[in-house]
Amino acid sequence: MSVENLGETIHSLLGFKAHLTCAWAKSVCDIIKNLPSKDLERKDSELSISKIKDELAALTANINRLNIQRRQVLNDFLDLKGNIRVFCRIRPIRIGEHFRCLRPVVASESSTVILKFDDNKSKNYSFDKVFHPGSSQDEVFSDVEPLIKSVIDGYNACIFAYGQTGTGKTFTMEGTPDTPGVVPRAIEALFKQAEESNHTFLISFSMLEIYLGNLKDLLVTHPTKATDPLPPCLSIKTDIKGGIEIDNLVAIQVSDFNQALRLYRLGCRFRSTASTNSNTTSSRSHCMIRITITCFDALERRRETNKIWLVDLGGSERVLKTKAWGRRLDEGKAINLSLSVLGDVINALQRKKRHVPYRNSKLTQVLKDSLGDDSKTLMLAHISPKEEDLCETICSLNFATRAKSIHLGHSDSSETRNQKEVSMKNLQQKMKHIEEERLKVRRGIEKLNEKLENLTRPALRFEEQLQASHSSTEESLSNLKAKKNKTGDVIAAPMSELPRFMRPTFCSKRKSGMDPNTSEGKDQVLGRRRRPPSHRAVSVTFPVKNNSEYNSDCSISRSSCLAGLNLKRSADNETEYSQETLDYDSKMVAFSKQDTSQRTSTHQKAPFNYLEKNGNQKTEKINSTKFSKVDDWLSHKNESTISGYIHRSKRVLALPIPEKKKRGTGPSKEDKLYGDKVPAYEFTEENIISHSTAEKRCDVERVEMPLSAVISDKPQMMLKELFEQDSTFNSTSPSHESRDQTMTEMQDSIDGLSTEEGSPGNLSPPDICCGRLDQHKNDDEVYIMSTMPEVKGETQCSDNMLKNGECSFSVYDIDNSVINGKGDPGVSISRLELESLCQHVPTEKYIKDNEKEDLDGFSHPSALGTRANPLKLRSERALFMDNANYKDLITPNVRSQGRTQNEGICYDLKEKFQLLTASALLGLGLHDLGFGHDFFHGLMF
Ligand SMILES: Nc1ncnc2c1ncn2[C@@H]1O[C@H](COP(=O)(O)OP(=O)(O)OP(=O)(O)O)[C@@H](O)[C@H]1O
Repeated sequence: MSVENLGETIHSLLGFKAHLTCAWAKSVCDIIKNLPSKDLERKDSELSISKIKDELAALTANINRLNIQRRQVLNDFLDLKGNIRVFCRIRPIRIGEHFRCLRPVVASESSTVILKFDDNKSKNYSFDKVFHPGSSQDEVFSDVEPLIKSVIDGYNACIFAYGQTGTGKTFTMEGTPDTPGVVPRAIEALFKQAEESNHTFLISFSMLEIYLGNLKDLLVTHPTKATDPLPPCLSIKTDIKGGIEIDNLVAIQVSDFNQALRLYRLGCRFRSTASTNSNTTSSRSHCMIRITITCFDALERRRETNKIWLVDLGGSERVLKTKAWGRRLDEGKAINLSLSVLGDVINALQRKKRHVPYRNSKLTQVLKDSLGDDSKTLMLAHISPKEEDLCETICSLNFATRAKSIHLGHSDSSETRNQKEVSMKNLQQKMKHIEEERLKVRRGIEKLNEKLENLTRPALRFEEQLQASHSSTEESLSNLKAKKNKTGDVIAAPMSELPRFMRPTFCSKRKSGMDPNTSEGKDQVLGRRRRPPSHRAVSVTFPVKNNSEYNSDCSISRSSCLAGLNLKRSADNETEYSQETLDYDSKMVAFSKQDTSQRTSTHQKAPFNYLEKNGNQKTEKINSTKFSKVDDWLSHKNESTISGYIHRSKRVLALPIPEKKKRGTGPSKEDKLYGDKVPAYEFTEENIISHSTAEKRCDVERVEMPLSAVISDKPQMMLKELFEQDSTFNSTSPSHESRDQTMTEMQDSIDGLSTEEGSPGNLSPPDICCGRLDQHKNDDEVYIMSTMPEVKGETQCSDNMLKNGECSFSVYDIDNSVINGKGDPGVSISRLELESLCQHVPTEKYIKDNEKEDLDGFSHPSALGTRANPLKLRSERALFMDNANYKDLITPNVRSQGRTQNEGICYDLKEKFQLLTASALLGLGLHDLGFGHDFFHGLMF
């Protein structure tokens, strides 16, 4: 129907509607007649359209200019801050970790970690940001977000979580469904910012893990049976420009956040995790998520294609402390080794060395083009607040501090540093200004776009509406005519016969108290959440097995669950590839193909699908890039494997601290209260109790399994007994002959134990035997022996020998041939170190203090079930160095052995020896370990 026919229609309605008078109809007709002619109208609208288009072009140019400016300012800012930014997060104390036994050793301010060694002594470490144990995931991500902007600007980036096992790396990166971590938030922010940036992006998702030094694609199904085909091997390639590419790694194109999230969840299911003494759901690999971004039409971007790596590193662990053996030991060694190489790489970057040892591990090879150069790196160092983890904490803090000093120029004078701070503040101001301007321009563009849409579509819309109303009116009229009864009453037409816009909606029916599912409404209105019958939801419960069945590891491998393999097989192999299958329900939703296509079409309507929007060259270029479509991929996965949604939150054993700030709701109360400054977090009993109640509320059952109990602990027991026999050594002062005899006996016992039935054979847990063999007048001779079958060694030293630099140190390989002999410069225990060890002899003051603490019965390490605080020892000893005649102050008895087994030259040498043997065991050799030395020092305590 056209406008001209409106009068006629109104006349025809007159017979039915009394209130439509002739005069009214006439006036309407007059108005219509007086309307400007169509041509004029069109010309006018064309003019305004072109005007708006011009304005839009100007604004777009403006926003592009602002984008370039913002990128430059952000880049300058990050350059000043340092290309490697380091944040530190402190894990909250868990329920079950007794407050009294955990003296608060770590407290924090907004950018400082303070290690408290005792009431008077502490050490500060400063980072770009420190998150105290009460920090929420929101707070963490708000500081991570600027890096995502750099990714949109075309820079390669890498965010990695580093730290001791069980300190919350996975919690930070992955999070829980209620409190998502950095990975899901970063992906979401990436899509949001890409959408806002006015450019066309192509985003692809990949996920892999580095397990025992091998790359494993987490988006492909791995064989569970011998007959299953092997997935293609992943290999790392470097292109001519130095970019890293991984051959055969699946990259799936994602067009919105939800697709990426589903892939991420799928990948998480295949991660290798297992229960260890330190963490019941310990990641046994490095998990790496790669998001690649391609943008063909943004010249201001740094690169056409760039990427961001989101890495949840495996936890560094002290194999001696975790008492790992077999597969767990191998995993721990592989993780430690690659972390050590990462440290070396960071060290080399820091020192601006020509050669950066990227090639020494797969981890650093993969990250090569995202670490250093102009890439943006963010390290999230995680530490534990526990006193017993102090050494690992120091180790992690040292690692993080080294990383932080890259590009930061710690050698800068205070004047230069002040200048830098001023420049950073200026840049921040500038950035704020640019952001505000961008927002204004964006709003302007949105308004103009709306106007443009109204102008280009009005005629059409008007016509369409009239057409619709005309046909519906005609239809209604004819229906009404037909249904008019003899008395002239109008019978209500059935719903289905009314024009669509006149029919009640599902909501209006509900509001008016009608049953939305009755009569016609039933087939018209489908419940929004109702799934087509082709969907099926399966809920599977995997059995929880009794500890005893799982021996040391109590983890169920995916293969053992899914393929129904013998669950009683050796726990050694049971790295769990799907932790969610351990003892929780997994809800699985399988979508039919029909639904998949439906969902694909919905995604195509999503604003982020640029493939549809651009029908030009760009589309061809993008289409020619080969990526698997996410839905195809997931539907394939659903057919071939059991995929689904995972509730990792159920594995939260620590206390989730309630989010203080809801996302997107502006600054929290806490923010307002404290502004930029975060108050120092104290481990008060209240804090811990509130955590405990939070955990109870979460209804999370704490699963505590004494894993080590299942390891055949006989060898260790016996060694311990042997060890405790030092009292024999101490009291009886055996002669040289008897020493040899004892040695042989010890060796025999160890050899015998390692081949006993049920023991782990050759891979007995490493331990060091140490004893004072001879006591001369003023001189103790110390004997140390490793029980590691791969590396055996011995050392003899005495105060006099140390003084003269005569200490002998020998390490044997498995065939008893000497690897390093006396005076070999390759051995890490140098004369200098031995001398310093000599100075570490405890003072009388220290002994007295300890005795006093012993009497108090509380603060003595043995009373706490922990070993002596080494830093306290050290500092006391350092104090002592100032006193000249220390030999007069100490009794011969404490010199070698110390009061407890954790003191004295013997103990210090034992530590050194452990370092050496462990590094030899890890294949690092006995040569100068450089950064690795420090690294292992922390691990081996
Ligand atoms: N900030 C935190 N708030 C609440 N719970 C936490 C926090 N950090 C860690 N946890 C909890 O501590 C436990 C261990 O954390 P997680 O598994 O993330 O450690 P990890 O460093 O990844 O260990 P690994 O290196 O062995 O994999 C988990 O149960 C986790 O939920």
